Amino acid sequence: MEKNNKIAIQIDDLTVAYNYKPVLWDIDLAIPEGVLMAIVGPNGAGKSTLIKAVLGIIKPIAGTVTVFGEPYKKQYQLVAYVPQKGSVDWDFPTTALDVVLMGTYGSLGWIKRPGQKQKKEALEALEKVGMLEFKNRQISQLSGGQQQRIFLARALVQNASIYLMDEPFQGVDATTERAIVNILKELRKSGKTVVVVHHDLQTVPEYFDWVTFLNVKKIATGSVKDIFNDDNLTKTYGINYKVSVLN
Ligand SMILES: Nc1ncnc2c1ncn2[C@@H]1O[C@H](COP(=O)(O)OP(=O)(O)OP(=O)(O)O)[C@@H](O)[C@H]1O
Repeated sequence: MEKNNKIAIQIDDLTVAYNYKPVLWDIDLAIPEGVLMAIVGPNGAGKSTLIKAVLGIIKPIAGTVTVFGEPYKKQYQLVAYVPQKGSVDWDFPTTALDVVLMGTYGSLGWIKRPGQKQKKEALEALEKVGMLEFKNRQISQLSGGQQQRIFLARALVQNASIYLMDEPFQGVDATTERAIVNILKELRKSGKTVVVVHHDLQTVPEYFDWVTFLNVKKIATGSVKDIFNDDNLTKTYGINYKVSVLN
């Protein structure tokens, strides 16, 4: 639940287009600090694009994004990102441990290399996501779901304030899903803001306390309790949806 009135991410008048075709249209969105928020919407709704626009990976044609009141560029150390599974092509040899250690780079000074402290943190994060036994495995030789867990461990060692995750549950088994949910809830408990692109409408009320409905435009944003209803589902997905039949 919202713990204070601080806004972690503020998006104003954001419009993003690919090849002149708008995929996000005039989005205004304030994400309060401390929420565990799902972004839901149909395929192609612009969910990943919204996250990439916050991270500055995609340049909008209009609008602004601020992170705790400052441009992302000034605040990037506060933001950890877990990309969509399969979106990173590992064609160079790197172990799972190396990938997690990369998460500690932001906290190190110029040219400093990770030391014992960072290594300990990385091993702890690997243990948390159940991947310790794979620490010396080449990342390219892990399954998609295992790579996903490694990315999560890398985000954990970043010790960020805001976590942006693009479909972390995509294609993972039930045990991994449970492990990830527990980590998300732990992050929220420690006051972090967590934003997750999510497809499984059925689990929204159980996993999240905040939700944004998106379909090129922002349809609604707020607490799951208040706005996760038939009306917003129908507006977002364009067909007659009922919360009662999700289960
Ligand atoms: N690099 C790109 N070049 C051109 N069009 C793109 C590009 N990336 C995404 N798009 C288009 O932008 C729209 C939004 O894509 P985006 O990946 O943000 O949607 P999404 O809501 O995350 O979808 P999904 O649920 O299928 O992952 C889609 O119509 C997609 O085809």
